[in-house]
Amino acid sequence: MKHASLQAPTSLQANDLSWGPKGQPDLLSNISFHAEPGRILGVIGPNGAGKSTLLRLLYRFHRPRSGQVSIDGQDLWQLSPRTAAQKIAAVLQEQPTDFALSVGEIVALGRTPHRRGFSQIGSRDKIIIDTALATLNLQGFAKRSFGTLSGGERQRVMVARALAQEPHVLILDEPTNHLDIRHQLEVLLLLRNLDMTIITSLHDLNLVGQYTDDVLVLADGRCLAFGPSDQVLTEQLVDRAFGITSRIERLMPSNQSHFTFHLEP
Ligand SMILES: Nc1ncnc2c1ncn2[C@@H]1O[C@H](COP(=O)(O)OP(=O)(O)OP(=O)(O)O)[C@@H](O)[C@H]1O
Repeated sequence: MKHASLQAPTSLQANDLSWGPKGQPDLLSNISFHAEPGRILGVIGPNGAGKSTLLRLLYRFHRPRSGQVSIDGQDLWQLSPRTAAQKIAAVLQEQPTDFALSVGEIVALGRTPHRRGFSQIGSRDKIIIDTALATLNLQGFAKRSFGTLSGGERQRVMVARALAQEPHVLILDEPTNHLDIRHQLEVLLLLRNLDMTIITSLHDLNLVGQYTDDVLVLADGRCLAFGPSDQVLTEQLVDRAFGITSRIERLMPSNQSHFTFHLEP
């Protein structure tokens, strides 16, 4: 069952995006794709392919050098920063450095775009924060200072903060980093059950096959493929993107397809 969301699922469209640091050549060129309401889009590709850079364009950290990101047909850069923050939340690889804040205070930061000026946290905010903590099994951590948590616990706090933001679109950069296999599966299952548009970079191609609906494959700052994961994730495509030899095997009794990977001698 999907977790209920007050937000209408939203589509995100990227049209012919290019970006590079000021005065330098493009690091990303001519990237186009769409993320559909309620679906999970996986962004994959080798180290340095441009995954994090692309995500930075989607949560309005970088402004495209050319092309456009639009949300339900509206250019992301035509929205006020506050409106954009009400629509899009991001869970990043870099975590806050304010280690003295408590877990509850960090999750409460997710409410910032919805609050007026310096208004206090209201009763609805409190319910949303508590629900986000409970969803990530963090109730017992609310008073702990962030700096005392393990890497995996911190990662879950950052997902809880993003959920407290009640975004329409959730962007995650390697959300399973630092997580043991149980917590990886829990976070991916949670994403699967959220009624939001989700765009996430992931390295584990078997998890990509299992948990995403669509996939965008990047290599060297360009789009190699985009489409439904079960059609795009072929041996040929994976071999080309990562410079390896892969094999798809069918697991029994689950009948799931599973990649194995090899380096040619
Ligand atoms: N602001 C910047 N200035 C210069 N180079 C940059 C900048 N941002 C990213 N790069 C370079 O762009 C390339 C793509 O980086 P990016 O972090 O997007 O890759 P990635 O696919 O997320 O890699 P990984 O899987 O290793 O996390 C890298 O070579 C990186 O060094």
